[in-house]
Amino acid sequence: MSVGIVLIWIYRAVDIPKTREEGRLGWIGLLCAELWFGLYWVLTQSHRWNRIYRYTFKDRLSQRFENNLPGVDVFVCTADPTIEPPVMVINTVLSVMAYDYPPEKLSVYLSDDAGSDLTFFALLEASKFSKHWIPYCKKFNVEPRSPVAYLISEPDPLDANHAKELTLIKKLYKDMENRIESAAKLGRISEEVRLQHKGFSQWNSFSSRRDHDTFLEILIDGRDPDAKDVEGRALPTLVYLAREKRPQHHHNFKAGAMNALIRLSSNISNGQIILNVDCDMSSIYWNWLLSQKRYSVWKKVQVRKIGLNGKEITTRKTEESANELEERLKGLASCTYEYNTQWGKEMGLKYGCPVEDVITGLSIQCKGWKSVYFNPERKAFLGVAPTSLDQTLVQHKRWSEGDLQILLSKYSPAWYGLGKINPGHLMGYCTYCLWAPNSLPFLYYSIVPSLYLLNGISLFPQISSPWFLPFAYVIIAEFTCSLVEFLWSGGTVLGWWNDQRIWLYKRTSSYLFAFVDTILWLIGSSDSAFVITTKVADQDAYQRYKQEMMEFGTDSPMFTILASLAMLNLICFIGVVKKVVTDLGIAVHETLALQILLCGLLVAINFPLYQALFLRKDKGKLPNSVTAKSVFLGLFACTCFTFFY
Ligand SMILES: O=c1ccn([C@@H]2O[C@H](COP(=O)(O)OP(=O)(O)O[C@H]3O[C@H](CO)[C@@H](O)[C@H](O)[C@H]3O)[C@@H](O)[C@H]2O)c(=O)[nH]1
Ligand SMILES: [Mn+2]
Repeated sequence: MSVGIVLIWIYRAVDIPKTREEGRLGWIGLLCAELWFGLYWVLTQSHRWNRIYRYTFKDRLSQRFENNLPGVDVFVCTADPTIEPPVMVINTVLSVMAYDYPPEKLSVYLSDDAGSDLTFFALLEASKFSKHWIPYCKKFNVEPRSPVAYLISEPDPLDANHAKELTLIKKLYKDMENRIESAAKLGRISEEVRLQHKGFSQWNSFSSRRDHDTFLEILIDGRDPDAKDVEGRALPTLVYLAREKRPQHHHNFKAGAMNALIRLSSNISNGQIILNVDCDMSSIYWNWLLSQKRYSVWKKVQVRKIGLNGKEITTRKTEESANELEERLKGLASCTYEYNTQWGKEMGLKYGCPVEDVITGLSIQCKGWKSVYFNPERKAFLGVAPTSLDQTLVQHKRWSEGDLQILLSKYSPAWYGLGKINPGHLMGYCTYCLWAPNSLPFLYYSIVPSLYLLNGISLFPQISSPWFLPFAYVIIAEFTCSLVEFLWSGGTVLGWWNDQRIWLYKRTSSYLFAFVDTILWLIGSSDSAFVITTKVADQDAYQRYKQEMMEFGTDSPMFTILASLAMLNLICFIGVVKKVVTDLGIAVHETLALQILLCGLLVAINFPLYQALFLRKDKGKLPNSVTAKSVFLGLFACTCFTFFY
């Protein structure tokens, strides 16, 4: 492969058209793009080096540690009850509460960045339901432990007794779900419900989700001798927190929420290990501390260790009640607590970057912590991935933007990481950090060669030339390699082909916007935000998703770009096909073969876009405004190019 790449470079460098010769500019651009692709390819090779597979030996671990298990604090984050429905959130909470782990060593914290009484109500309901759910899980060794995932799987009862309990659990779950959903429909918590729990009175001072006091409620206090499940066994501690928010104070998104939780939990349960899950990551299988999404577990352990100075942990006195404790701790989650401290810088999770997990992870790896990749056959966690293109593109914009910011920041793998983490690791980081700039050569490659087709100018070697070979080799090798890897990890050919689509769409829209926004951020005229991904889709859209139809539906700038590029390639392709068929015949496809292939491939990849632009009638199609804009822009670009070149 590397030989092929170098040969392409040589061909490009040696054969540059002379000044005033046709296609000189286009050629030089391609040289730059191919240099970039080649170097980027070298970086990506780091993902394939030194592969290590890890296995756990649960029996040995439990023999060694059974009586000496560390305390575990699980942090669940949520931020918006409309796009992260409370029922989903409490399913995540219940799934971690039901871990097969000594309850007195397990505590679950829910951070609610929306400060929503609806989410609080749902958690209150969950705390009651857990008294049935946890013993049920343990008795019948239930898996998955998220109630909704378990009930949807329509489990077969083992015997008559199980059947009875299953019916009861189902009923209790449905009733709880109904109560939460009717409250959500009503849009507020009824007076009757408010009177059920003193915690609701905290909302009397609530003005908006960006302006409220700290709401803190220990719903289940592990120390309380009365906190027992229906079989009389202890329950894990369960805490609700909505940190204080004021419009004039930046809340630092999820990183801010996590840091408040780190401080609070240190004073409540102070578990040695912190596990962080998003509100949509139902835990389906708990493999004794070693199951993790990304590197959550070890990452947060480290945070606790380097995060707190002794002053911030005070031990709870035996006689201190949950109420007194709550009042004492509220200050730790106030807006001003972190002023003039190292929180968000050298303490806890880092602020100012939309991928707080990556920047924090990298910086502590540089301090000598080792990460472990563990990917068991049975997944430890499953999260909700976006089901519409729009949402996918937004999520990837946040990630690629955050990663590029890291590359340009003080914590850049390129200089901060140099010599601190091993070179393969560093290169791996760089592949992600370069996602956003990667968009430029891709855009170039998907625009310029196609436009040159219109004028019949060749930018690639002819089929009969020996230089054709390295191109053919690199193209075939790259595609085969990615297909084989895709199939090997359990995918299908169609899946791979669709993956290539999304791969291109992300590069030409998300990454481009991320790149532009990062430049704006650099010159100080934009602030990067954390746009939360929607975890619900409407019924129609979900049906289309199931039928494997791509979901557009809105008029977004990213769609306009994608549609215009698709139009441009379609026009160029039609133009050149006309040429091949009519006047020039054989000569054209001899000299322009690779270019036609590239353009044809782009047209094939863009097929769902043409359908969405012209053929579809459902709500998931591209709106007419996008159709108009893209047809205009496509035609405009092609006409300008043919006339002025
Ligand atoms: O102001 C905020 C914004 C988000 N969140 C929570 O952060 C989590 C992740 O948000 P989501 O919109 O689901 O983003 P994803 O892209 O799916 O999340 C991935 O990427 C994020 C960084 O961009 C990481 O924080 C996540 O752990 C990782 O799963 C969710 O539980 C949110 O509720 C907050 O608590 N406060
Ligand atoms: Mn998510």
